[in-house]
Order: sequence, then structure tokens, then C-alpha cells
Amino acid sequence: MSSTYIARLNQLTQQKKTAALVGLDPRFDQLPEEIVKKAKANHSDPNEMVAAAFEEFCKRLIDVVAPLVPAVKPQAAFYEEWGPAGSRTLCRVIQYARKQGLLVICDGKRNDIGSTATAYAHAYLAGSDPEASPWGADALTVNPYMGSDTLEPFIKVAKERGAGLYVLVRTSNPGSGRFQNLEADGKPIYEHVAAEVEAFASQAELSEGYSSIGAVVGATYPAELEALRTQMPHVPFLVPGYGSQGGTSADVASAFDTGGLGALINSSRGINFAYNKPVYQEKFGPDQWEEAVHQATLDMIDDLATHTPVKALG
Ligand SMILES: O=c1ccn([C@@H]2O[C@H](COP(=O)(O)O)[C@@H](O)[C@H]2O)c(=O)[nH]1
Repeated sequence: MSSTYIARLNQLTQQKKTAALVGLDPRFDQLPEEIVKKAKANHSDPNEMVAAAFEEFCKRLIDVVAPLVPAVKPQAAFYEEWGPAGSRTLCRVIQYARKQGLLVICDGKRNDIGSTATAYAHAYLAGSDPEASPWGADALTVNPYMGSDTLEPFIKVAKERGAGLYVLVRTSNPGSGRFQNLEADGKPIYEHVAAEVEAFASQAELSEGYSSIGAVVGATYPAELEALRTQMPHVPFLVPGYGSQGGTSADVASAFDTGGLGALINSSRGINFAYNKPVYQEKFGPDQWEEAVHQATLDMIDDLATHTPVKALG
């Protein structure tokens, strides 16, 4: 497998012929009953019990989606909520997903002053060698709010290790414009961030025209997404907000180039808990939650392909 994050991502996207990204966001109150029952029978400590349930749920979910998609995105918060036991589960889930051939983007939105940023980068970014860091992720989401000097340590470590970064540029939440749209020097703050990210990306090693330095751009702001694609030609996008937050395949189509590269489109709740959605509930019972995950993933892949088919490897 190629050594830079972006080369691995492009290769897997072309192999799987989709840019669908499955979020791994376990929520205890929505887990299938059989998993909860087993965890309760085996653990008296509540945090250990939930962490065990998350581990089983995520590993079985990974088994279903690994043949279908190039990457998964665990959101660290859902694991950290359950203390050290939850963090251990996050670590095991990352390792398991990588063993199943998936790229793993840890959604931690980390950052701090430069020297602390280096510690974060060393902790999370393993890149091409899963053993290179304790958390072992291929890529990490990072927050640019403290300035570009705080991005530099991440970029340095990512380059050394063949890892990737996704810098928050235009987030999908309803209130994102409150700060990100504020104008400075005649343009919104998020466009300033975009310009910095593009400057870093254009100087980095490229694969199919993209660098390993990416941007988070929400599906919920399609006009901004389209403009940002033009402003950041070397930056691969991580696009959350598809599905549960209202973004559609039409909304995200502009993130892609004509070969279907340039973005990953994330869905977390829509896939994880498909068995609770009326459309899949009718077909699959609660015991068939994995079948519902499978069908929901296939449906997402088909939906994305209506606007942006990915060219297979030649
Ligand atoms: O702008 C952002 C950045 C990150 N997220 C994260 O993506 C998923 C979305 O989950 P869904 O269930 O598909 O809505 C979740 O982990 C968020 O923390 C985001 O939504 N928007």
C-alpha cells in the first residue's frame, strides 16, 4: 500500500468505487438489545459495560462495511464520554478497523499551542504504520482557531508518518456561521482558513492532484461547499452533514472532480442505527441490525453515485 495518506485514500476510493465514509458514533440508548443484554450480563461497572457494548457493536459494524467503503470515522466524544474504558474501546476500534483494511479518520478536532499540538499529533497520527502512535489513526480532524502556527506541527508529523489531516473550515452545524462567516479584510473567516489550508496543501506531496492536508466542509452549506472546492483545488474534503443533518447527494456533488475523487462523504447515525429508521425497520427486525447497516450503506453508495460515479482503478 502507498505511503502517503492521500495516495492510500485515492487507491481505496477507486477500489471500492465510492467516497462513502461511515461514522462510528455509538450511542448507548440506541444499541441493539442483544448487545446491551450481553454487556450487562458480563460487566457490573457501568462504564466498562457500555465500553464493552460499544466495542462489540463497532467491530460487528466494521465487519459489515469493510468490504464496501474506503474509510471509517470514529467520533472520539462518544467513547470519551465513558471515561478510560471508553477511550480503550476507541483505541481497539481504530486498530480493528485498520486490520480490516479500512482507513481510519479519528474525529477529535484537536489543537493547542505548537508544542502541545506536537503531542496531539504524536498521539493520534500513525499514518502508514499503525504502530507509529498509540491511537493509531490514519488521519485526524484539527481545529485551526488558534492560528496557522498550531497547524504546522500536525503537518510536520503527518508528513513524517504518511498521515492525513482534516482542518475545520466550514462546519455543518446550524450556528457555524456565527463565527466562521464574520468578515475580516473583506471576506469571511472561513475563507481565510481555506486560503491557509490550500497554501499548505499546494506545497505538499500530491496524489491525483490532492494533498494529505484536507478540510472539513459541511454538506449543509452547498453553495459554500462549491465555492470552497474552487478555492482549495489541492485539498481533499471530509464532508459531514449528509443524511441525518439534511445534506443530500446533490448538495455534495460539487466536492468531487470528474473522476469522483476529492472528497469523502460521512454518514454516522444514518448507517449506525439504520435498524431504527422506518424505511429499514419494515424490512429488518431488531435482530437484523447488521443487515440494516449493510442495506443503508449500499443505499448511500448508490445515492452518491447518481451524482458522482468514482472511476475504478485502471
Ligand atoms: O462540521 C462538522 C464536523 C464534524 N461532524 C461530525 O460528523 C458526524 C456526523 O454525524 P451524523 O450522524 O451523520 O449527523 C458526527 O460525528 C459529528 O460530530 C459534523 O457533523 N459536522
